Amino acid sequence: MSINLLVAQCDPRPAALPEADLQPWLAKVPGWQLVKSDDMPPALEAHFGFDNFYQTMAFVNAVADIAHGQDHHPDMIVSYGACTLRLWTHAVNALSVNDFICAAQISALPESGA
Ligand SMILES: C[C@H](O)[C@H](O)[C@H]1CNC2=NC(N)=NC(=O)C2=N1
Repeated sequence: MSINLLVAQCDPRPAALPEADLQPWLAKVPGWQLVKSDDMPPALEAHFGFDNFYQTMAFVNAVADIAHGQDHHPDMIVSYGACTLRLWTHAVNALSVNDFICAAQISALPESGA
């Protein structure tokens, strides 16, 4: 739990985090929420707003860079001035530390507008 999410590398063999253990991890990624629905595994979701499509796409491309480097890829919904991201760990059909690593690194992007 003393991991520095901003410099961590995703584990290629991730373990599912038990749902009962998620709260301290969620506290480390402000702006990201736990979302659950019947037809989806639990996921981390965040919404980012921008002034225009150029800024939105600059963010999307910066996210793609992180996803490529981490081999961990969010679902993205992209519109003119906004992007919603959803992360979970497909391999375990749950959240793992990898999702929190990517969430923290995405939020820290200069392109995130934060
Ligand atoms: C084989 C490859 O490493 C896996 O499919 C990676 C790719 N990207 C991924 N992205 C996400 N979000 N979760 C995963 O479990 C995942 N697994």
